Amino acid sequence: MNSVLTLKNVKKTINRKTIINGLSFSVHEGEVFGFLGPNGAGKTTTIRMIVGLMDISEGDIVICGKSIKDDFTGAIRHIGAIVENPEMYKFLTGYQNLMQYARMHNGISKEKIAEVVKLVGLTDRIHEKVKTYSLGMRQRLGLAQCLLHDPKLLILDEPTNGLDPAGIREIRDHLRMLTRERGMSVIVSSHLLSEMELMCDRIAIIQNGELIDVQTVNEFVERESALFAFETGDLHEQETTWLKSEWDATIGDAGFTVETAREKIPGLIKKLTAAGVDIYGVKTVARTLEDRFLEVTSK
Ligand SMILES: Nc1ncnc2c1ncn2[C@@H]1O[C@H](COP(=O)(O)OP(=O)(O)OP(=O)(O)O)[C@@H](O)[C@H]1O
Repeated sequence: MNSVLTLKNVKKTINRKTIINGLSFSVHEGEVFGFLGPNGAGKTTTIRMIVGLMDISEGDIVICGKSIKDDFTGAIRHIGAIVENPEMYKFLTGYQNLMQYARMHNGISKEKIAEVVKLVGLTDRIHEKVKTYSLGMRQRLGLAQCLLHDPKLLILDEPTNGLDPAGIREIRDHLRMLTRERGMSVIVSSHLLSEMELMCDRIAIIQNGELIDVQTVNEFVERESALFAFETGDLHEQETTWLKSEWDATIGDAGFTVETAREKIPGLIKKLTAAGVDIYGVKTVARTLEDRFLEVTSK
């Protein structure tokens, strides 16, 4: 699989404090790559280094085969990024904003502008002033702007920030389309885990400036064992103690939950029944990315 971006043992030290400590990972062609981590983990710092807004202290970042150390311009030209809120002139129309940007960057034709406007679905409103746009439309205009120079890699920090559910879905569909139909790669950072679960192919979790996991979303959520919720009648102290010590169960008001392999469930049911416990139901509890994220980062 072709990599569009590779971080090689990247370190960042500010005032002798290590902010990023030996980060290495690759982003493949045509994938949406999610960047997750608790507050202060180092996501923004990493993104700022990738887009060239901040120097790296050690290591290297390679974009489409070009090292940002050896060929900064050659590497950076493959990137389109919205890192902070996209800067737009509110009293100009969407189109005038794009023209303004095109004038500052050589080689962007009117045809190209029309193409990206269509791509982000703004054709009907592009000649209206940006101040009349909804937040979702402004985000899409920002997206159009960073698509003007045909980047291979899009980097979006909190792209759905402040959007309503319809706006979030709109951005998500656009990103998916760009990766599937155009082979573009996208890095997104967000705190909205349910959103990341729907949007991303792979996810990296960072904490304290270090990479703690990179996996596909499916790998993250699926594991060999699953969580089972038992609905039972009253549990006596003897069973409660046994469930906690032998099964690491969590006891609740209406029963208990246990994380184990599916094959072990019939044996557990037999033992509980033999001990006189009434079982009204057993169901598997779906694990979300949020469950996994909290599990991984709280270790
Ligand atoms: N210019 C700076 N000088 C000193 N410390 C900094 C600087 N920039 C970032 N940091 C520190 O680096 C750490 C990582 O910050 P960063 O903003 O990259 O985290 P983040 O994962 O993006 O967090 P959040 O989710 O809250 O946006 C934090 O502890 C932050 O205080």
